[in-house]
Amino acid sequence: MTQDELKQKVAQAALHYIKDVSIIGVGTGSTVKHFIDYLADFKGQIEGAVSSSEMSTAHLKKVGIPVLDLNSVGTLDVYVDGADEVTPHKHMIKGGGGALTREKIIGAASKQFVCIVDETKCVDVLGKFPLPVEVIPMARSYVARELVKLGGQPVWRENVITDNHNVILDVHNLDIIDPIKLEQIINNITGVVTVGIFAMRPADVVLVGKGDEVITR
Ligand SMILES: O=C[C@H](O)[C@H](O)[C@H](O)COP(=O)(O)O
Repeated sequence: MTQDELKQKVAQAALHYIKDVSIIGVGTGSTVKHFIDYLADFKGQIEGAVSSSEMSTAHLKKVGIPVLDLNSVGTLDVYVDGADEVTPHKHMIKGGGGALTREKIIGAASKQFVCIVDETKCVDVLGKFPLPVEVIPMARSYVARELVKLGGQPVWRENVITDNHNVILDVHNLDIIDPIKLEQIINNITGVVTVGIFAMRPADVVLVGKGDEVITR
């Protein structure tokens, strides 16, 4: 199977977790894109979805799924999203597509976080994938200097503005031995909106597309 076929397969497996759920949290990315395509079959049967990005919102609307405001729906039963890296502890790096802030908000507001990945995303230690950090534009240089003090090499993702009108620094060369601690430390730098470590609120279920099967962790 190609990597994209694996993504499609895990996206389909995630449908198991939305049985009897009326409002679904929907992430962002090429894996979730397949999930949204499958969600189209539930049109009319579900109330709608809460979306983590303008990109997913556009896709959801295109397939006929109403997009709802998180402020009016309260706690979500389930949130389905991809990841750039995931560990056996279900800690993740996310934000390769720049949607990390809204993703973290929806993850925090959901009872169950279902992470869907192909096997290339599974790692023992986070940090090979450059860590995305969403930053208020005027704080970019200051935050970059603070990230260097932590041992990282931040690279400004030029020409990218997030859905929240901020910028992204991708931090290379970080060995993320204690993800919870580093998540807290980077979150505490003034000017940081969100760091792409998802460890304080890890996934609850990880579906991994491997070979021609889906493994549940
Ligand atoms: O900002 C993007 C998200 O965190 C994605 O969930 C992540 O980058 C994985 O995307 P993909 O499924 O395209 O690999």
